[in-house]
Amino acid sequence: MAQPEQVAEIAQEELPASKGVGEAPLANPAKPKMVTRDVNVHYGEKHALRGVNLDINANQVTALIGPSGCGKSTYLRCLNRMNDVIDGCRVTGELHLDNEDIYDPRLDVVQLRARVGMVFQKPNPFPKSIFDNIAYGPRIHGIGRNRTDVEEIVESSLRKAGLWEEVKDRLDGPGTGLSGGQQQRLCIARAIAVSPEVILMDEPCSALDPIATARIEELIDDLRRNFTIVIVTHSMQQAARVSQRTAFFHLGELVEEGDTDAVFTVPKDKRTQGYITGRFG
Ligand SMILES: Nc1ncnc2c1ncn2[C@@H]1O[C@H](COP(=O)(O)OP(=O)(O)OP(=O)(O)O)[C@@H](O)[C@H]1O
Repeated sequence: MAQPEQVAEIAQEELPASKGVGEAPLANPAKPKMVTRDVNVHYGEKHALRGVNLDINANQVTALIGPSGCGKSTYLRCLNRMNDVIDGCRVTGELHLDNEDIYDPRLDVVQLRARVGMVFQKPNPFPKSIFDNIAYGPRIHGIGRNRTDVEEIVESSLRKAGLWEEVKDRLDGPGTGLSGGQQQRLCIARAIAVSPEVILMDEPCSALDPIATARIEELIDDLRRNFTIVIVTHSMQQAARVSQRTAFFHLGELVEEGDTDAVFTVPKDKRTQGYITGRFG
């Protein structure tokens, strides 16, 4: 939870102007990549998410914010059916990825999770070499016909994750031998290696120091050229820095969503205002 003085900083800090103006123009930034309607989640008797309607725009970063236990991670996990693996968890509603119903029983969940990848709070490299951490996904998905193809995927994924220069001479070394920030970039490279369309990030910087956090935030901004990103964060500064859209959850409801600068400067709902000004959380 951000402290009130940090919130004051946000209010004073000029929010980033429209991002993504670089050499490569973005694809239509407001096109929804995922559309979710009337999403309800129960864990047994517990009604954890209530009637959530939210669009996730293509090539944008959407930040999910709100006090602990409000349902951010639960919503995030709906987007690639990670809740399926939780006993007693029931998801209802409509969740579409490019007009395709991701809860269609005929859908291949393994393929869905390749299209909608995930990066967790704590970096979790496999106990394998750096090379094999990245090559694992392409191999099990049958991407890359031979060793050269796989080597190319490994290099390009590490480059996109901003890690290539740091590890190119130690690809056979263990992934777990990297620093925390490097491990998280390795996990991002691992997610990228199977060419996902959407990347879900659940508090990806919470285990990192400020320098490693800044690198991941820069990386997130770069990645949105090629991917659609949804990030859960407890840091309102981080939401303000990295996202174009922000969704505020409270007690299982989506209270408000909109352009990040609007949500932080002129929130429509008193609960959002209370949260971003540090009155509760
Ligand atoms: N596996 C589970 N079984 C039972 N209840 C759960 C489970 N996971 C989450 N919940 C409950 O669902 C609600 C939403 O939890 P969730 O983890 O989605 O919130 P959150 O906003 O991500 O919280 P935090 O910011 O603390 O991570 C909470 O009341 C939580 O206790």
